[in-house]
Amino acid sequence: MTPTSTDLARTATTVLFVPGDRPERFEKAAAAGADLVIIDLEDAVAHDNKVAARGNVTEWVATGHQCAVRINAADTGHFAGDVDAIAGLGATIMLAKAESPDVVQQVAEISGSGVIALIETARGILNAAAIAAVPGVVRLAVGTFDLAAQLGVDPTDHEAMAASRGALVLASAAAGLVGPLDGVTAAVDDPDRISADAGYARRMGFAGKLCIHPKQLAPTIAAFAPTEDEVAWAHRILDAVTEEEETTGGVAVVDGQMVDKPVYDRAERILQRAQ
Ligand SMILES: CC(C)(COP(=O)(O)OP(=O)(O)OC[C@H]1O[C@@H](n2cnc3c(N)ncnc32)[C@H](O)[C@@H]1OP(=O)(O)O)[C@@H](O)C(=O)NCCC(=O)NCCSC(=O)C[C@H](O)C(=O)O
Ligand SMILES: [Mg+2]
Repeated sequence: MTPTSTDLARTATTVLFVPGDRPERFEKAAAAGADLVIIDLEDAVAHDNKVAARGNVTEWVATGHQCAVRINAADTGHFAGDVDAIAGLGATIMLAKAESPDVVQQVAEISGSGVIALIETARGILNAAAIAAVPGVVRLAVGTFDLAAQLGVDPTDHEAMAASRGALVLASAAAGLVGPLDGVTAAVDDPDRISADAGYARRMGFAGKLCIHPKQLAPTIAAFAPTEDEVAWAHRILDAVTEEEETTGGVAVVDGQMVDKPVYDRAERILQRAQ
């Protein structure tokens, strides 16, 4: 069965944005190899093009394409029109500047295809656990540019953004969601920068990244894939723990290190990701 945009949003590692007023780029975005494409109606679309962009999305989804759509924030004049145009189309909604669990719940109820909560304000970070727990929220994502602007820090400064990133990782895990999506890297032509950013996000507990250019996909995929050493370690753990030990619990020693249930679970997750 073809996965829906909701299925893709739950598990995507690579998510590629394309502006809603560039319909000639939608096909390129769909063919670029991202797990999920998000058509943007928010900051990448000029004010005068907002209504036309909604029409482009409607047409694209009506021709059977799976995608998500980023809609404008709840406190903007575009929000109600975006919700009316997109809800019920079968596209997952990404809500920009998600910060109120009540608003997220309203959007989730109307959407019918799940919501990605894009958290990019201080209030959103503080409410992240409640937002992640809203039924219909399928994923959290961080908008590092808006958040850094509000906090008065550099969005590329990992240290300055660490507490906010950590809050989203914890909120996602507590709600049983897959790890959140990290924010965009502005450099379109710098694979080393993308690798470094995506590798950092992965180590922080993120399970994917928002991308803005097809060139960013390959280094992102590589950075999120488990390394050969990790895969080999995971196989050694699974091989060493017998079926009986797996069901009855208990402890083994591999490579001189204690292995118990959480270690086994981590090894299993690494092998799942490797697939
Ligand atoms: C960033 C861009 C404006 C760069 O565009 P451009 O200079 O035209 O790129 P290239 O000349 O390198 O394009 C080469 C070819 O690749 C295609 N292309 C480029 N980008 C895309 C794309 N996103 N999807 C599909 N195809 C794409 C071009 O068509 C060229 O093809 P060809 O002609 O056949 O050679 C541009 O990449 C872009 O607009 N990116 C998306 C920007 C966007 O949507 N931003 C919103 C998200 S940002 C965000 O979330 C921040 C967050 O809110 C926060 O606060 O942190
Ligand atoms: Mg933003």
